[in-house]
Amino acid sequence: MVSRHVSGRHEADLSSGTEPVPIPLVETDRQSIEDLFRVFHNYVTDSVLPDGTPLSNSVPPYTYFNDDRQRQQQQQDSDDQPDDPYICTCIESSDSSWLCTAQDGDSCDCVAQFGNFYSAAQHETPLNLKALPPSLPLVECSPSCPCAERCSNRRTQLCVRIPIAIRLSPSGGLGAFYDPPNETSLPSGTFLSLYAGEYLTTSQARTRWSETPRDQGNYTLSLRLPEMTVHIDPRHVGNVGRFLNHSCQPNCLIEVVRWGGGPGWPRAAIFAKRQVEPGEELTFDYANASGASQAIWPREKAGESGSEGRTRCRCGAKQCRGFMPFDETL
Ligand SMILES: C[S@@+](CC[C@H](N)C(=O)[O-])C[C@H]1O[C@@H](n2cnc3c(N)ncnc32)[C@H](O)[C@@H]1O
Repeated sequence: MVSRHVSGRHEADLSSGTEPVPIPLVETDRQSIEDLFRVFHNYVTDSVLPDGTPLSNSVPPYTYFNDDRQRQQQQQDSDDQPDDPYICTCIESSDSSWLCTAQDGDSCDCVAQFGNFYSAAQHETPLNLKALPPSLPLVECSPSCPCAERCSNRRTQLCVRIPIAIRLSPSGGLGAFYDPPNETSLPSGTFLSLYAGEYLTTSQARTRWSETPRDQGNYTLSLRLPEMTVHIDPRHVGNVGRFLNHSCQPNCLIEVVRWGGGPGWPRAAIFAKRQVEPGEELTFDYANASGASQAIWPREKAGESGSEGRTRCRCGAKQCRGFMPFDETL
């Protein structure tokens, strides 16, 4: 990890240079930092399988699928290693440069098929939260399309580009804060980061959870889609997403996103739910993480001093529900 001094505070880039912008861990108390590095070993910009295989190098094995017919179909597909059938042909030559027509809308194959939910062509421009598809997931253009970073419909594939610092949170432990160098607000709908970690099957997640010491908290975010269930565990391997705390009145939300219409993995992407001011802590509602559905439901286990074995919520929101969300299915 790279350390540096910035305006009197000691910082280290948690991403070790792998993100386009550094993720400073602003020195907090020694105990929090020791607690963090006791369990957190690897920063990744995108999720991996438990054996370390990057998601982008694999298709979901049948073990992640919900019922037997889907499992059999997936086993067949995985054996055949199908190509992504949605390679876009929108790219056009324009004098000396290549132009991805996702920026114009209809002439892009991916946009015609799945839509473009980003409100303009520049990468900084936000997700149009009012125009989301009625059912998950949101589908972006495929990473295999040749238009690469020029494509305006591939926002969540571009890693972290927003200044985020990790420091002590009023709700306890560490938290992620919007930390720009000036007074610029973050527009509603801005993409912040993926929620990246190890992608576990339900039985792997159950085993992990039963072996997790009580004092380590819960980091597992569950994506429950009609065809498959994935549990994202960023406790040991993950990205900046693992530092976002729960709030009953959050300023961010999670959308399930697919990269291309092929047989790929769903990703969990964190967007600003409203305008965020400099210095605000970034939070999402663990119980209803997505604005579009109840597909995501991270779990929290019996914890300190809660009634009925529930963990007390310390989000401090006016409409705080009192306890952390709890999912009994794992
Ligand atoms: C995804 S982690 C968030 C980062 C964590 N605070 C840390 O220091 O690594 C989730 C854990 O943070 C704690 N947490 C998050 N939001 C909380 C809240 N509103 N009240 C109490 N604890 C919270 C819980 O222990 C939970 O298991």
